[in-house]
Amino acid sequence: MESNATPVFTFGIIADIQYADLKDGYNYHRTRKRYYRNSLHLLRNAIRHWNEENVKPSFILQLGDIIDGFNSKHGASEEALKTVIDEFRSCSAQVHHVWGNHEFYNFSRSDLFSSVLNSEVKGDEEKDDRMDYIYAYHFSPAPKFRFVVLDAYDLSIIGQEESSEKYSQSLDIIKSHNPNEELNQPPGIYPMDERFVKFNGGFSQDQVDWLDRVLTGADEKGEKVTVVSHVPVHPFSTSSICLAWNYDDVFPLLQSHKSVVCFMAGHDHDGGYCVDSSGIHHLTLEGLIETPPGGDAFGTVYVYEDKMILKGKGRIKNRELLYR
Ligand SMILES: Nc1ncnc2c1ncn2[C@@H]1O[C@H](COP(=O)(O)OP(=O)(O)O)[C@@H](O)[C@H]1O
Repeated sequence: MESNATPVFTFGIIADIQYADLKDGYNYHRTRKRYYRNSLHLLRNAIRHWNEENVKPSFILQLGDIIDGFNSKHGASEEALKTVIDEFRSCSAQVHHVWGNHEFYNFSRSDLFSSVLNSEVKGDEEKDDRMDYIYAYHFSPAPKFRFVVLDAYDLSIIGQEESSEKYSQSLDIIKSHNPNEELNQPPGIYPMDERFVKFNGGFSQDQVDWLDRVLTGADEKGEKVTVVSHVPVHPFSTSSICLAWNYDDVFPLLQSHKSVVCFMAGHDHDGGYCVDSSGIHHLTLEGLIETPPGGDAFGTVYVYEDKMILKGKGRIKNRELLYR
């Protein structure tokens, strides 16, 4: 798998930092420990590593859940975000921030749009009113390569104002699959319905149509595209409880565009990986927050004309991602 050739460019990946100035805790089922303070130290290690690389990463993908929802309960959201962003400021590469469920536990959608977590790159495409208030954008770090950042809480009951049409639409979707009073408790009948919980979300038709148009443009230009979202969209790349509500609107669309080579997500702290039937790699990155002190959970991706090579640290495995 080693390649001595110079990559076209490289980039860093890291997921679910979930920093909080709190003592260690657990996930809901108390099966995994969460190291809220230590995640900042692990982030620092990752940034030091990226800054010392011979080939400096062109950018970092922060795959969402940058701070934990508990910050909100302690009135510490702004402070915690500042702490993590200050850490990122020592990184020589630009950071692209993806929005996850914990972003919405701490901030409203409009707060996020006017915050440092809005890393949207304005392209030269025509303005599309249907994409207002959807945090989705694309960028090209080098000729023939494109990255598309998706908003997985565009349809959700945590990422939309209660007074909005999308909130009502999202409530209808979740309630039609989940009969529980507590909507974070998954429905128990069909395993594939477990995804209809409040901490997941999905993609509106407007966003799916926009993605289709962006990928059509990429197909025409002969680009290689990596699509990024907090929430995974392939059932074999995650446990079903962490899948996007309408994953089945997205992954067939990705398969229908020859430009798409990879989909990257966070959310499922155990991570996951599969190559789908069309040859697209679906990588779900292990979460930093559940990585014990002394461990690591980040990676650097070396991008070549015919493949990407992921060099993982700690819990992140090395992988060769050949283009289809
Ligand atoms: N089975 C469940 N029943 C009820 N609430 C749950 C269940 N699983 C998770 N939750 C709640 O959903 C929210 C998100 O869950 P969590 O596992 O903390 O998500 P994340 O992995 O994104 O941190 C938390 O408030 C948690 O208490």
